[in-house]
Amino acid sequence: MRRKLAAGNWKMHGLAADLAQAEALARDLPAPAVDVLLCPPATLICRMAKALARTPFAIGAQDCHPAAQGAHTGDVSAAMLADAGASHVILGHSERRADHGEDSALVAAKATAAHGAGLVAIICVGETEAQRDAGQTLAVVREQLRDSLPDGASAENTVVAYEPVWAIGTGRTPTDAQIAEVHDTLRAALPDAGIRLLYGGSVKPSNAAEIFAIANVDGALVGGASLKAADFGAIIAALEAAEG
Ligand SMILES: O=C[C@H](O)COP(=O)(O)O
Repeated sequence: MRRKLAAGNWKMHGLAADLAQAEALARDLPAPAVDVLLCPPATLICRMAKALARTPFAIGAQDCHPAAQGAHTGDVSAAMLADAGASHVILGHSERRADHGEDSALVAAKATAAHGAGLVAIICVGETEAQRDAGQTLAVVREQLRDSLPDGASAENTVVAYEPVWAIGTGRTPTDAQIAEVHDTLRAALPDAGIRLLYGGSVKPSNAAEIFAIANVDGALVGGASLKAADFGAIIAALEAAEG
C-alpha cells in the first residue's frame, strides 16, 4: 500500500517571517498519519530544515541543475539542496517548463542528478487547456511521463504529480472522472507500482476530500493553499481521513 503524501509547493513566496506558518503546522500536527512535505523557495530551505528538524515534516526544493557542480551562475545542484536539508525536489513543474523552456529530457537529467544526490524527485506532468480541448490529454501526459522519468525510477526515489496546467492557480479543477482517467493512465505506465501519484491544481480544503476519494490519487501537490497553515492543515486532515 502506498503511504499518502501531502506536498506543499510555496513557489516564489515566502520570507523568513513566513516560517512561522510551517512551525504552526508542525505544532498542530505533531504526528500526521500521512507524509507531509514542504517545498519553500531555495532561500528558506536551510532555515526551514532547521526549524522543522525535530518534526516528521520533510523539506523539498523546487528545482535543481542536472550537473553536480560547475560554471552555472544562479543554479543550484541536487547535492547542494541535500546539503541544505532537502530530501525531495520538484522537477518539471509546468511553470518551469513554460518560464524556462524546460523539456522532458532535461527533467529526466535533473531527476538522475537528484537521485544521485539521494533526493526523491517529484516529477510533474500535465496538459494545457488547448491540449485537453483537442483531446490530447492522455497522449501528452503519457509522453511527458515516458520522457521525464529517468532510468532507475522507483517507489523509493520518485513521486509523480499530475497537474493540469489550466487548473493551477485558477480555482478550476478537472471533474473526478477526468482526474481518474489520467491517474489510471499514469498508474498503468509507471515502472514501479509503489510510485506515488499526486494530483495538483487548485486543491483546497473545500475540494480535498472529494479529490482524495478518487482511485489512484495518493495525495496532492498543493500550491496556494499550502501557504496558510490552517488551509494546508485542513488538506492534510482530509488526506488522513482518506487513508482511513
Ligand atoms: O505545485 C503546485 C501546483 O502548481 C498547484 O498550485 P495551486 O494549488 O496554487 O493551484
